[in-house]
Amino acid sequence: MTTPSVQRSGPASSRTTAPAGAAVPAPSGPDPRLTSAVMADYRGCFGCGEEAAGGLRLRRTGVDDGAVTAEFDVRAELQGAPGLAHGGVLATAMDEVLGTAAWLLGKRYVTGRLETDYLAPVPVGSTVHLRAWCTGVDGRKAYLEGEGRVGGPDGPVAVRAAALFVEVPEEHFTRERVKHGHSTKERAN
Ligand SMILES: CCCCCCCC(=O)SCCNC(=O)CCNC(=O)[C@H](O)C(C)(C)COP(=O)(O)OP(=O)(O)OC[C@H]1O[C@@H](n2cnc3c(N)ncnc32)[C@H](O)[C@@H]1OP(=O)(O)O
Repeated sequence: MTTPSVQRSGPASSRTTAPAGAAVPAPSGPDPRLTSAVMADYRGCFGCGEEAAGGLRLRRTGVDDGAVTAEFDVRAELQGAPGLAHGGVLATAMDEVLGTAAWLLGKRYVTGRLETDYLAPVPVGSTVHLRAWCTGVDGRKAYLEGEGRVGGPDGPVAVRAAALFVEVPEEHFTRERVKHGHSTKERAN
């Protein structure tokens, strides 16, 4: 295990701050999505799916200095206030890149809590450069922080986030479908 050197201060509250002494694994574990039949229809993900009409189409670009990197383009349909990216879109992008960083720890996680700070407006037409890193794992709980920059990977920080992700078994993604009568087949029609 290595400690990512990227440790910038974020909006973390006590609920998204790892307890002292928590292990800080690097994002190098196997990607469980690649081995899971349940994830076969993941292309429909609103955050990163190629098949999600109107989605963010976030592109994962790698791992750099302990942080997962990604980017997405603020297309016109992602506008909120006139000329600017919708705040919910930016929160979604942070959720996606933080979630990716969590999953690359080698386990399946869902977002339990997401906190976001908006520091600068993000114009429609810009590309948002995202980074996310783990600040600690405590049992089933993984703590993540991240940021989104505009004007290039080293541009000003426009959005910051901190989150708590909770590890879940694979059944987490099937039992809710069963409970609510939802199936992949129905969704395809
Ligand atoms: C590559 C993939 C990228 C994916 C990116 C996108 C990620 C997502 O958007 S996931 C979808 C959104 N999230 C969800 O749908 C999750 C819905 N919530 C749930 O399913 C459940 O509430 C769940 C799994 C988070 C926790 O439930 P459960 O498994 O019963 O665990 P539970 O015992 O309540 O909590 C576990 C621990 O987490 C803590 N915890 C859970 N939620 C929170 C919260 N909101 N705030 C603080 N702590 C929390 C609990 O206090 C507990 O701590 P401790 O072990 O110290 O007592």
